[in-house]
Amino acid sequence: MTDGKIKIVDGTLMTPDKPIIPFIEGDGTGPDIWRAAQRVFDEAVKKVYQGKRAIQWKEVLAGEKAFNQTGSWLPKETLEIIDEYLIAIKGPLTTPIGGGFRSLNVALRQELDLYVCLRPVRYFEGVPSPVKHPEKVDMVIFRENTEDIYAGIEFPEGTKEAKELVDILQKDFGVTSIRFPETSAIAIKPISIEGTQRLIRSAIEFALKEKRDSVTLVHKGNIMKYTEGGFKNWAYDLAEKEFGDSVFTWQQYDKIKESHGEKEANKAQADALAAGKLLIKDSIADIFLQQILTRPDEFDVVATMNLNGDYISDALAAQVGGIGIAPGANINYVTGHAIFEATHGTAPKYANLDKVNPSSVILSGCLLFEHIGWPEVSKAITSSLETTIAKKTVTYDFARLMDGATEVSCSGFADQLIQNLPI
Ligand SMILES: NC(=O)C1=CN([C@@H]2O[C@H](COP(=O)(O)OP(=O)(O)OC[C@H]3O[C@@H](n4cnc5c(N)ncnc54)[C@H](OP(=O)(O)O)[C@@H]3O)[C@@H](O)[C@H]2O)C=CC1
Ligand SMILES: O=C(O)CCC(=O)C(=O)O
Ligand SMILES: [Mg+2]
Repeated sequence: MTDGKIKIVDGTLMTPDKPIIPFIEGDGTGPDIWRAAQRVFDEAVKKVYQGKRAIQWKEVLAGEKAFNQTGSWLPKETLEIIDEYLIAIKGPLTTPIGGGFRSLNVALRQELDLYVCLRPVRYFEGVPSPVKHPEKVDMVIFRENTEDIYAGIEFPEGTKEAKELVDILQKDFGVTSIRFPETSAIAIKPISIEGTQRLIRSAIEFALKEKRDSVTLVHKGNIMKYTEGGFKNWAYDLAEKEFGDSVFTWQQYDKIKESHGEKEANKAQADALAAGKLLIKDSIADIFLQQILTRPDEFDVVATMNLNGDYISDALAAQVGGIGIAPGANINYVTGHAIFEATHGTAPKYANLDKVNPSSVILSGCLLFEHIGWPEVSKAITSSLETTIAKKTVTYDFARLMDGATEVSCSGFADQLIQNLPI
């Protein structure tokens, strides 16, 4: 392969030695963290492969920089290039609140049908955390990334669309529970069987491959019975139908309990787990948010819908030291397209101050390197991050909570990471 394009052949990514990888710098603190990250990536690749391999970075535009240069917030060319080169990495992009253009981050996920938002959450020794046992957190979030409230079907209060929808709901569907029909804005939440099942398939395949203990389906199906409740039911059905020999589900547990009693159900579950089967269980979202704090070691892979996944990502990131160290990836496992990005946003108050922690985008790069079959690079960077944190040389977010820390800038932290790369 000489054209620098990463390709997907029979479901396997083929990476040339000098792949072209598009990047979006991002808004706000995006340029600071991207500059720092790019240097760390290049030095790590050079050190690991001794010049045999290198990334050819290709800038593509989105957000403010794109608007200033082209008049478009998300130029068509950006989507076409990412489509062509399959794998990209991005900094955060600003989304206005309460009006203005829709989220560009969400648009990229939807346009390229990146249906999995993968967000691993693990603890790095020495990182300051608000909980007593952050080391017990080792979860991987599979957040559905293309539907739910994020589909953007929403109409402002007072518009013709909102009025007509309220009319249809009241007159045609007999809805009487819209408390203030004259002044309601209206949103619609689509959750589908296909959208649910392709997410769950990916989560279970990942859990089996990585020998994880369980997949927890997080939903609010007691209240949203047919959307979030549907998600839970379709997920269990898929697990049993496609992974029957390798999993035991709480849906099976309930059926055994109903027909043979609780003792038999407990025995069936214990036998299945002793045989190394993957447990598929579920949790209602509110109690889940309590239990990830009180008993985090009971959760492993977490599969959920778009909005829950958004909330859960930031909540779990806080437990292991915050959003400065929270990586992510948006992936379509079928087409091979993937965009790697931090969980956090643009942190605008710190823009151009060379201050924030670049670890989230750097660890997103580690996910990228693993994804393209260069795990050695990911290991080298992760090891350097561990060493650097152990030396207490950290950015402001960790330094303010750490005794005896040396605070460094965003670029200074990248210097430290480069210096601490293993030989
Ligand atoms: N995928 C994406 O591109 C995302 C984009 N956004 C967008 O970003 C904008 C700002 O969103 P906002 O809600 O303020 O959330 P942000 O994640 O941008 O920032 C919130 C706070 O998190 C902390 N933080 C964020 N990034 C870092 C970092 N790299 N290092 C250390 N601390 C960090 C800072 O905390 P402190 O003040 O304590 O120092 C910051 O003030 C919005 O337009 C939003 O839509 C939001 C999320 C994801
Ligand atoms: O698109 C945005 O501005 C916010 C997205 C977000 O919060 C996320 O993906 O976690
Ligand atoms: Mg978010």
